Amino acid sequence: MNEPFGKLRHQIDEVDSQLLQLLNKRAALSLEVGTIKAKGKFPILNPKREKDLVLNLERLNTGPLPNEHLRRIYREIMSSSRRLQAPLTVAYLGPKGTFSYYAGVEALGSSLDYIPQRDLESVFQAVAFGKTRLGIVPFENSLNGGVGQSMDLFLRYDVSIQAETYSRISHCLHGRTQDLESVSHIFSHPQALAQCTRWLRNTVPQAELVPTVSTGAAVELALQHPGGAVIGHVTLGSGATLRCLAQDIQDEPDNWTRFLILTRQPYAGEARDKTSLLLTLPDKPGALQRVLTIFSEAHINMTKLESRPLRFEKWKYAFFIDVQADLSVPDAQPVMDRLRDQSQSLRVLGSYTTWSA
Ligand SMILES: O=C(O)C(=O)C[C@]1(C(=O)O)C=C[C@@H](O)C=C1
Repeated sequence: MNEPFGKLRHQIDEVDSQLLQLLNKRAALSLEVGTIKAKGKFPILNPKREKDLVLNLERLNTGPLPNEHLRRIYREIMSSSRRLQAPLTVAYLGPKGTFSYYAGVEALGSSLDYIPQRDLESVFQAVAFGKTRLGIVPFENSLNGGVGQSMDLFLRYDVSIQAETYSRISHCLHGRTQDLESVSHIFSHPQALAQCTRWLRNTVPQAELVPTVSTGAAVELALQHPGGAVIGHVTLGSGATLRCLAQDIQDEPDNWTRFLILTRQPYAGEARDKTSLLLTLPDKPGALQRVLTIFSEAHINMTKLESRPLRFEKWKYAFFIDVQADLSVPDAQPVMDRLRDQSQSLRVLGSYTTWSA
């Protein structure tokens, strides 16, 4: 029976035992790095180093292993490596199975401790008050724009961005009913409702749309209503006796969310891909234009500009600006000085690494 495979399986066993030895050799080296990090109070997670390491392996890779598989394998190797160095906790908008949860696992691997929070504010609090080392929050969506709640929380909590990661979002409608016609109420986070507006209006026009603070709250409410349904990740209903009534219901198939990985303290190190700034400007003609001129004169590309109301002062705004430059390095000091001169207040939310999707 085994004859056609016998020799090949023997060779695979040989390779696996070599891989095992090498993985343990790597783990031992990582433990040594961990000891140095603990002494020097360096952060365990170094997204820049991880990104460079994987890009280098992709360049060396001659196949037949596809780079996509290589990336996934290394995500788990690195996740285990960090876990060996120290326990690493990540706060996310729960419950398990939300898009935030999967974005965390896609970026950071499965060897971390993911701690669900009941709302986005609790994620910011967990990081700001040191209850967890990391947090992951949605920041903007390719269909629906900025996540206002996350932006407002940056105004209130002192946290720093350590990395950004992009996750593809495919929404499913999970319900208690047998069919779509019997759905009477759809409970969902407002972001998910907004990303599925057209489908909801055309397919379940009879259903009342009820925004909730989180997908967890939506599931609880859906379970209390005979015609209740909830929008979420394909796996969401599995533990909650809800069945998937329709898949991929977002208005455009190519739906992506940008998530930010937060830490308490900024970490200045090697050059990063991007910087996020939060500024308020004097109420004078041309104030914003002067800031934009600083970037254009320094040949710095701006990838986002969005304003949010300053809640404690009406008709005043905070500007969120993302640029493709590391403004934490000494070379960027002149740009930072000019920005400070032109702003009423200026906060660097982080200079950080982009993890590819
Ligand atoms: O180089 C480091 O700083 C390490 O801790 C090692 C290592 C790795 O396993 O390669 C682990 C965690 C860091 O996020 C980056 C890389």
